[in-house]
Amino acid sequence: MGSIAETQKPHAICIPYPAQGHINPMMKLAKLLYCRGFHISFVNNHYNHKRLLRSRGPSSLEGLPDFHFYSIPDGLPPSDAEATQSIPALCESVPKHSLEPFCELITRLNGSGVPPVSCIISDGCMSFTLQAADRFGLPEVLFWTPSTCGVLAYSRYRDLVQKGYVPLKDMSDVTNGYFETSLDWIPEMKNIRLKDFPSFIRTMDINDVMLNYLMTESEAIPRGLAVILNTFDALEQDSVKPLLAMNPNIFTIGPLQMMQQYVHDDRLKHIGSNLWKEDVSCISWLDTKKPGSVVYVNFGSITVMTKEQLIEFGWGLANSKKDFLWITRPDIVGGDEAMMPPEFVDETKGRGMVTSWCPQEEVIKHPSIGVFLTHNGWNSTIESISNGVPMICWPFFAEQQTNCRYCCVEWGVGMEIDTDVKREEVEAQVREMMDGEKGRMMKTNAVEWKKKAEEAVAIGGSSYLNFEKLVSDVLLKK
Ligand SMILES: O=c1ccn([C@@H]2O[C@H](COP(=O)(O)OP(=O)(O)O[C@H]3O[C@H](CO)[C@@H](O)[C@H](O)[C@H]3O)[C@@H](O)[C@H]2O)c(=O)[nH]1
Repeated sequence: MGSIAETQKPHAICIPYPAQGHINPMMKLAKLLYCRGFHISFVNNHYNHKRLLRSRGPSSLEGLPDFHFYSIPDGLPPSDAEATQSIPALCESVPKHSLEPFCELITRLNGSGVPPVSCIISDGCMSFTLQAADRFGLPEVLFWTPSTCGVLAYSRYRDLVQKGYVPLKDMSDVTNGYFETSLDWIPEMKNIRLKDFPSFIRTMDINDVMLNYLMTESEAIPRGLAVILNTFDALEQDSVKPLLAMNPNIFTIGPLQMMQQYVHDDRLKHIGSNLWKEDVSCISWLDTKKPGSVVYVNFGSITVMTKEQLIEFGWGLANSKKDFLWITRPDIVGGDEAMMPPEFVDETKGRGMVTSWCPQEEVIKHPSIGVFLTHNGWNSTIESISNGVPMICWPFFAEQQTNCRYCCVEWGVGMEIDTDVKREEVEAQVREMMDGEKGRMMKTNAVEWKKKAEEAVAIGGSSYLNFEKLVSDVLLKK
């Protein structure tokens, strides 16, 4: 039983969508709330809970007296695999199978001597949790972890269907020029083309799971008491504005990794969220490299590619003659071995390091990094922008296409590589980014954005103030 002071603490139950790119930012938010006096219950699915124990060690989820981990089922068959679960399978299963266990957990917590749950912080893509909020009479805040431009694009999915753009008549529409169509009826997304919309419009099936999932989830935005976004106003104000019509309580509190400067409790340091074991030796390898000399290549936790694409990337890097750190997740070529031939290993000896997972935030802020070859997941994108690192963009799925568009056209920090990647293009873009005039411009822009991000998170900055407001006006409001 806790002391009176402890049982009177506010208690936030944080539930991320069960994938790496969602767990990481939710963890950062949970740590910030903890430092503002909240008791935290962090809820993973069983699968990721077990993966965290394996990647970070058996004591890694012991938490702290006021920071506890729990896990609930997701309805998928149990598995000990070391791979991201199927996203469509999760989207079908989680809303059906996680609601009751989530409610049971809240009931259990409320009777366990810790402070009663006082608010739900749920991933925006898990709107089924709003039913739990209704049942318990709790305030719920939705945290959308993708970019704001991406969320805005999702919120226009219904219009795309109603206007007949989606579903596609033929899959060749993706490549036959049709996807270049500009949509002039979305003034807040200047010159946006069909190809820049999140990938789930690439379907001929009106019942497509992902299309419908994101359409429905984005339509739940008005139902949250408030919406949190991991971005900063200077970067995405134009995308925030139209969303305010859906929910007037939007709080831009990013970049969350920069907001971690306000996480003062050292005991939180051992609480991490990486599902794969990090190879930390890459940091000492980077220490041996000159400033701005290394190409960092990482496609996040979900991207898969063909063996041919992997080989094109590999030879493009080799032929650029630049140093590179290349992270190839074990499952990146969908079960096939992510191995480059021995000639590649010989050719890049001493200047290329290939490993399966790294502490990305440490890598990206390392002075040796010159450019990031990325899939444009939002965490990677905002981590890159926050560190003044320009990007070579190879979007894979979800809102990565939208992020790529904004990086290349709106923010001036990226160059895109064709989906059908060729080694010559990789080589040319790496050289341009590292040595060319365009690369220098992008670097300058990225450094400007970094400064603006620093301003946003500084005391009195927009993200700092929004976080304070979120806590006082929403989460602690009686
Ligand atoms: O070797 C690695 C690779 C990644 N990371 C971290 O893992 C996260 C990856 O997130 P992200 O870059 O957003 O990629 P995904 O895992 O693909 O993210 C999913 O979730 C994001 C946020 O919702 C969306 O923007 C993406 O489109 C979606 O694919 C980041 O925090 C990285 O720092 C590491 O620490 N080490």
